[in-house]
Order: sequence, then C-alpha cells, then structure tokens
Amino acid sequence: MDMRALGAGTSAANVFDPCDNRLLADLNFVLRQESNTLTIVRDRRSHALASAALVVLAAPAPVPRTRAAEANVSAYEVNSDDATPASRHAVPIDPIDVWGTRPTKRRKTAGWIQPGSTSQSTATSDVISSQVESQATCVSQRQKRVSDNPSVQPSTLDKLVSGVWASIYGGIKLDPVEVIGQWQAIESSGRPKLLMDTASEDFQGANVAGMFERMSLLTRRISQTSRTCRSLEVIVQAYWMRCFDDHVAELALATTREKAKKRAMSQACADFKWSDKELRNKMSVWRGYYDIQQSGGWVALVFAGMGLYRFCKYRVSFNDEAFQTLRALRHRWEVAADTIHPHWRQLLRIIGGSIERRYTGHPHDWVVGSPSDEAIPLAPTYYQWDPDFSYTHLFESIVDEDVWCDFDPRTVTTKEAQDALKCQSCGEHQSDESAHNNCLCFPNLYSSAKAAFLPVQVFRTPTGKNNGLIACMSFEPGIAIGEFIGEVTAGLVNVDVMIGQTEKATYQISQRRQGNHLRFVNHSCQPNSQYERFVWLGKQRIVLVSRGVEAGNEITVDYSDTYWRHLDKVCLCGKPTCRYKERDRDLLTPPESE
Ligand SMILES: C[S@@+](CC[C@H](N)C(=O)[O-])C[C@H]1O[C@@H](n2cnc3c(N)ncnc32)[C@H](O)[C@@H]1O
Repeated sequence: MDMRALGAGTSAANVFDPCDNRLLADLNFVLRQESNTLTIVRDRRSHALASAALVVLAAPAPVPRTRAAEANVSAYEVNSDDATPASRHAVPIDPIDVWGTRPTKRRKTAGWIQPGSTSQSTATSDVISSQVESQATCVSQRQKRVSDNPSVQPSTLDKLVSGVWASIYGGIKLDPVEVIGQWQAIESSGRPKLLMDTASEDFQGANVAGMFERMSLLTRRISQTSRTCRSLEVIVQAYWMRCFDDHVAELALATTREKAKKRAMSQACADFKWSDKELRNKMSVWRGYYDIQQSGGWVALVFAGMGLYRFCKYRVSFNDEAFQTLRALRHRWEVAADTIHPHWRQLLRIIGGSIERRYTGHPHDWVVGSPSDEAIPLAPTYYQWDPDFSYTHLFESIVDEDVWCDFDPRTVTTKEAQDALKCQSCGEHQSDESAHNNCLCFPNLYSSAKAAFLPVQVFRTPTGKNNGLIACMSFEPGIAIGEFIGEVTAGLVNVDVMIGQTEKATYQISQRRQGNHLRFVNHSCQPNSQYERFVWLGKQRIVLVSRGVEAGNEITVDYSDTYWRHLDKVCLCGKPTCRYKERDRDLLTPPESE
C-alpha cells in the first residue's frame, strides 16, 4: 500500500528539538484563559462531536458518483508492498473517540494570533510607535490584561522575538519603491500617489463611504511607507556602528585605542551636529541594533517591531542567552521572510548588502531544524519512502471531478435559500466581502482580513516522526490553525484521509500530493488542537482549532483510538499519559522463541 506521501516513516533523526530547547522555551508565554475578554459565539460542542476524523481507511468510502474511484483502489493495491506500517489495518475512527470526552473551548469573535505578549506595554517610544500600525490587519487589537504575576510577564526579548514574527506574518509590505513613489507624487502634484490616482477618476464626487475607503488605503500605504523607512533607518544605524568600529581600528594603528575612539567620536559629533552625550546615547542603542544583526541577521533587525528600541535602550535581556536565542531563530525567520516577503532584502541595497534570497518558493517548501542548520527542502525528507515525492500547496480545496462530476460533496443543504449564507454557529451573515460579512467565527480563515499565511512552520522532529508543524506564535484557545485543505475525493483506501460527512454525502479529503500545512500535524495523546466542522458559505469545512498552543511548540492533534487500534506502529508522542505505551511495549518486544 502506498503511504509514502502522508505516512512518514519513523527513522530516528537526532536533531534539535524546538519543543525541548531551553532557549526556545523562553519564548513560550504563559497562556491564560482570560474569560473577561472572551466573547462566546456559541458552544459548538454538538458540531465538534460530529466532526471529521483523520483515518486510515479499511474500505472505500461510500457514495462515489462515478466508477473512477475504483480505479484509485486498484492503483493503491498495486503499491501495497511499499507500505509503511502506519497505513495497515485501517479502520475509520469514530469521531466521538476524538472529541467526545473533552470540553469544547470558547471561541473569540475577533483577533487571532497573539504576538506572545501577555501584558500591555505602558511606556512606548514615540520613535517606534508607528511600526505596529501596519500589522493591524492580522494581529489582534484586543486589550490585554496585565498579569497579576510579574514572573509571567514577557521579557523585552520575548517582545522583540514575537515582534519579528508578527511583522513577518502580519501583512506588512516592505517596499522601497513604494516610498519613492509616494514622495515623488507629492513633489510633483502636492498629493500622495494614491489620492492623485483616484483624483483622475471621480475623486471629487466621492461619497463619505468612498472617501473613507480611499483614506483607509492611503493611511495604510503611508503606514507601510513609514515602516519601510524605519527598517532602512535601523539598517543604516547598525551598519554605521560597524563602520565606526572599523574606523577606530584603523586609527588605532597609529595611536592608542582610547585616543582613536575619541577622535572618531568627535568626528561623528561634527557630522551629526550632536553633543558628545547625545551621540553616546544614540550609539548605545545603535550598538544594540548591530549586535542583533550579528546574531539574528538582518532579518531580525528589518522585521523587529516596537520591541527593538526597548530591547536596545533598556538592555534588560541583553545577555549571551538572548543572542543565542536570536541565532537559533535566524534561519526560521529567513525562511518565513524570504518566502512571504520576497523583496525584503532589497532594503539592504542601501548599505550595498547582498540581496540574494536564501529561500524561494512557498514557506512550507522548507523544513526548519537545528539552530546552526539552514532549513532543508521539503521533498527530500520523503525520498526514502517516495523518490518522486512532490507537494503542491493549495489555498483552497479542489474537488475531484472524476469522482464527483460537478457536485461539491461539502455542500450543506438548507431549508431556506438565505440560510445558506447564515453562520450555523453564530447566526450571523457570511460574505467574502468585508462590508457584508458579520461572521467572525474564524476571522483568520474566513473574512476579508484572512491571513495569507499562518505563523506555523514545518520542522524536523527529533523523535522519529519525520516532520511536524511548529507554532511560531501562540494560538489562543479557540483560534483556527487552518482549514484541512486538499483534494475532495472518495474511494481511496490504505492512505490517510480526512473524512467529511454531510446529509447528502460522505467524502474524503486527501493531502497526499497537494494540500496545506495541516498535512504535517502529528498525533499526540495530549494534543493542543482539535478538528471541528464549520460551514462557510454553504460548504462544510474541517478546521483545526487551537486548545492553547504556545509559541515554539509543536502543534498536535489526537488521531483517535480507532486510527491507532490496528496499527503496528509505535506512538512517539512522548507524553507521560500516552495511551499506547503498554501496547507499544508489546510491539517493540520480540516474541519469545519456544
Ligand atoms: C499526517 S502525517 C503527519 C506528518 C508526518 N510526520 C510527516 O513527516 O509527513 C501522519 C504520519 O505521521 C507519523 N506520525 C504522526 N504522529 C505520530 C506519533 N505520535 N507517533 C509516531 N508517528 C507519528 C506517522 O507516520 C503517520 O502516518
């Protein structure tokens, strides 16, 4: 049987464990369920009970519409000898095994990813206050409660690190061309480019709503521009420190180091027209920028948000451990930044730096690993099971027309036509258009502010599970980690598939060769997420919902007893409460010879 795509093997890989690593553990923030800030949409336990299940099938799923599914069966049977153990003895699971005994978490109505901070910073520098504005589309604007326990307050390092992730995943656009375009337009017409462009249409006659829309766009654009300028500023300031050091070193060839430094300082005071004290103050912050660049790379500096200035100014967390943390995150940040913001390195042109991207393609084409290692390409991590392995990343599921013709089996039938657009969970109207959508059940997945990429990465597990999915930022309980996306089909056997069921049809979602990041989620007997069924615009979706995932932790789900029941594979979840410990002991013990 062919499990080469989904069922990864269990070859041990002795690599860095982001979950166990002490440095990264520092990045984890204590998650508290702040019930006073939660708004319950509805207790959806009843939906969860009927949710979909990740299964290995023993028999073809029912109701394929054509005979094409039978062809699939044959194809899988042909390959049956190549199977990894995980796909044997397949039985569909009873979803109640998965969710029946656990409380359903409450869902917030707004906000999703948490920058990791549990407290609201009270003193914020004016210099950097504008940096966060452009993150507003994706990062929660909810008020955070200050913790009663100061020991759980995030450190300035925590804030710096989460700020970098928030910037990378928060939808900012760092584009120097944009800066130039705006100011050239102001110079030539007295108006920013955006207003100038709209003026050529019907700007003069715009109504209040139209004006609001345009000003929102302009404000967003200017905030982005200002954010880009801020990145350029810290790049040149950090680089200036390097040039200063080089200059002092050169001068010191002819005199003492002390005198050389003094001379370089007075030269700089004259250039900047600052007093010695002023310059020293600035230099202590710029030195911090330089140190961050040296350990975390330019990516840390360019994407650092508000936390950067505080980190360097107050130096509370300024120690070797902090710099080791930044070193450990450097490749992970570069994977995310290079793939999500392909042009960010252009900013380095200002100091003549290299603009060559290290990582191309989709963020999940790369598997991150140990701190000293660069990320490795995804495909080779499956070659031992499938030398031709490839994976296509989808944003939307595709329906297998050979099986379903032009019918989408996820379609949910409703009595009234207008009910199709009413959320079955919150009762609000759903629409892909922001002006008409009132359903905020999973705003990061289904709204106009939906995220292009969620803050998760594929990582190399050290415990023999091959790859897994790691959270770059914390996901509060009830927040979606993604929709299970893949090929909507039926009739597959002996491969891992998600089973979905509506009144009309039972279907499978296969992530064998195409799908999204949920394909990399491993099983745990103590999981931090669960699958739930949700209907968006009349179509059933299977959503992975957080039960409280902390930054730097592996995202796991319970595959259920039925999944494991007939599997001759050892559960490597490593939890003290692992349900399969006893069974696995038997599996690992060779039978006594008579
Ligand atoms: C949906 S895939 C998860 C991602 C997979 N680890 C990979 O590298 O592609 C499911 C497969 O992962 C492996 N796996 C997941 N959780 C596991 C666990 N707790 N113990 C052992 N293997 C596990 C099994 O090989 C299983 O068939």
